[in-house]
Amino acid sequence: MRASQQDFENAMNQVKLLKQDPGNQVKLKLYALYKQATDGPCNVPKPGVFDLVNKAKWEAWNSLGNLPKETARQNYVDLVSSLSPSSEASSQGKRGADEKVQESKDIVVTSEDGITKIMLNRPAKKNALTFEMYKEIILTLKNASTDNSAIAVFTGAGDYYCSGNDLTNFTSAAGGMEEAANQGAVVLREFVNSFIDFPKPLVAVVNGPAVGIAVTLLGLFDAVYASDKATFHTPFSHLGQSPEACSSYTFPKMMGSAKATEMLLFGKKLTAREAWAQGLVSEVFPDSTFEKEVWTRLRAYAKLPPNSMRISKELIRNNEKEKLHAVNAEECTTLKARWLSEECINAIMNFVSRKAKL
Ligand SMILES: CCCC/C=C/CC(=O)SCCNC(=O)CCNC(=O)[C@H](O)C(C)(C)COP(=O)(O)OP(=O)(O)OC[C@H]1O[C@@H](n2cnc3c(N)ncnc32)[C@H](O)[C@@H]1OP(=O)(O)O
Repeated sequence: MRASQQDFENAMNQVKLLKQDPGNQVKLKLYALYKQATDGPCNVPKPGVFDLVNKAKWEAWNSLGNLPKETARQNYVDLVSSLSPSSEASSQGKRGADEKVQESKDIVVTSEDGITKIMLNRPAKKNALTFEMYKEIILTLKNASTDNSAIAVFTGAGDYYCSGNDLTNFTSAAGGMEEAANQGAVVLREFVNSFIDFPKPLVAVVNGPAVGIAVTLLGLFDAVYASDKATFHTPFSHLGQSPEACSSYTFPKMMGSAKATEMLLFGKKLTAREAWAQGLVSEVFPDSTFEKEVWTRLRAYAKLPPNSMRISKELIRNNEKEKLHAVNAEECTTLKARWLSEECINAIMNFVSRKAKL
């Protein structure tokens, strides 16, 4: 839900009442978001090199680039609420550098060495994504876009990276399939938007097999590192479904339509090396050294100048953003109808009753 003007004004008043100084970095962030929310993108000349305070403020504001006013307003409200005493006591906790943050039992978020690490933590269910997990990830990405970290990294606990959408999302909804399909389309659209709009480098550390939306989303990541044990599988037709997470656009663009068709229509499962050959994976590592090599590298990347990385990502992503949002909207509308189709309902019932396994 977007923050209203009233929420924004309440947040401004809350800042004045803060008992603890939030520190210079947070104050700069608040200033930048306030300016962006009220005046839009930075439009004043850069102060001189000796005007240190105003130069720091200008740089913070300027680093927000073309962030829309409404998003800046929302981020301001979120940031203030993360500083208020009530939310300090909440499960989300306060964000900052080198802090550990326990998000929930199924999504573990830590912030360390300039990296926000988002670990899917439902290993007994192969990290399948519940409705609650989608919502938590949306919030986590929103927070990570304004915290002190330089990059954000997704990975999975246990032997799987993620087995995709939890198929029981559709069978356990109180209002039945129709209600689940409506809810699913809204959540999915917002979920994918939060990846399209994420402003910092986003990296996937694919520790094991990935299925469905866990694979398609990779087309929206900036780098994908995979263990040689990982596989990549999108069994949409087997499930009577259709592609999501902008993969109907990113996959043909990345690997050509013939290879994209094998994955998205025929459900061909790729090994990590095949996925690398198709451009879906940046690099494959032997499983025995995967974690050590990848995290060493990521810690080094997280030390690079963060503003430079954001600006470079913005240049790359801005060419595509409008298109990606349009594709996402269309895919969600299509999927909503698919979820109510006989083909899909039969496939999900088969999975749930274990008559067939993919
Ligand atoms: C609202 C937004 C919607 C966005 C839409 C996205 C589309 C997709 O993501 S489509 C892809 C959906 N995923 C699947 O079709 C995978 C289904 N799972 C399997 O095929 C298999 O479980 C597996 C190949 C992933 C693993 O097989 P394995 O034999 O090694 O282990 P299992 O005994 O099957 O699994 C252990 C445990 O985990 C449960 N589980 C695994 N994946 C899912 C899932 N996607 N949804 C729900 N539950 C899942 C599985 O049922 C087992 O549970 P029990 O131990 O309780 O039986």
